[in-house]
Amino acid sequence: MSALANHAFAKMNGIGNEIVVLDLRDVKHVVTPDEARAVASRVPYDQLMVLQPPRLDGTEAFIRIYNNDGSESGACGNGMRCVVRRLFEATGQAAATFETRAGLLNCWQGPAPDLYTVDMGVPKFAWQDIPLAEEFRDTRYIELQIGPIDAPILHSPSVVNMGNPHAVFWVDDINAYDLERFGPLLENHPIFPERANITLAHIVDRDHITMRTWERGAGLTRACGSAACATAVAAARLKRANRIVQMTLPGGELTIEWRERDDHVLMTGTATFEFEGRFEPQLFASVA
Ligand SMILES: N[C@@H](CCC[C@H](N)C(=O)O)C(=O)O
Repeated sequence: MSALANHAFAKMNGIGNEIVVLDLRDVKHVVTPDEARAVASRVPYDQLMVLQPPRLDGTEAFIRIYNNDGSESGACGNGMRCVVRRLFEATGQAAATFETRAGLLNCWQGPAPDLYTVDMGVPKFAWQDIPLAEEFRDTRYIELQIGPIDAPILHSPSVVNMGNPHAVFWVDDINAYDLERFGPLLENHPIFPERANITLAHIVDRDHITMRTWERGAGLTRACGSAACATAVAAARLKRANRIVQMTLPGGELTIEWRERDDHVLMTGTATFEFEGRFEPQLFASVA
């Protein structure tokens, strides 16, 4: 029987990014892609955040992040705020460090009681780190377009690795494009050997950006925290926005700071608890 049978979970969201939090610190079990997909069929989610026993002193847990197609990601900003809220409410802590595949993440409560900040680390810009399939010396804009060659529909995205790969297309109206149609084409474009999260972003002014994201492995979402970080950083690199910027996503607001002193990206926003449940054993009857 699967170790997940009868196990408790929490359904949460990070400004509309659908998150399931599963605390497996008491169980030695690594969730398989089949199990992750089975969970998604029971509790639809964008990301499943699994807490595993800590591997390093001073950390609360090693976090594995699954997309709803069963693939794993190195980062999920909105999911981290959900994990943090759950931990802080259970323990009374106001700060914690977690390990993810992308490295250590420091998180804390504030600046208001309902806000949580995640230090998402330092963004990477080298083409090999995104990763891209071919060399681009300047990743502030890369040569990539869809649509007719002489009248492209979307073109010249900025690319950033924020613990996961992101491409940001700059547009005047984020709602004027069929992201459900173009998202999968761009996510799976051969230029992205590990696929990519695809964002449409509009710079309103130097302090404010609106955006919409098609998530790698999860599809259209109401919010993607790492995409908000990637977009804010890409806009600042282009000298089109300040290093502290307000991001408006379909599901809500995030504040992103690309900290001057060490280039770490700080993401601040809310996290919402929805309900708790337990997985029925039969959910995993036919999974590996
Ligand atoms: N929603 C997340 C990012 C999700 C991961 C992504 N789909 C990937 O595979 O990289 C966020 O809030 O950062």
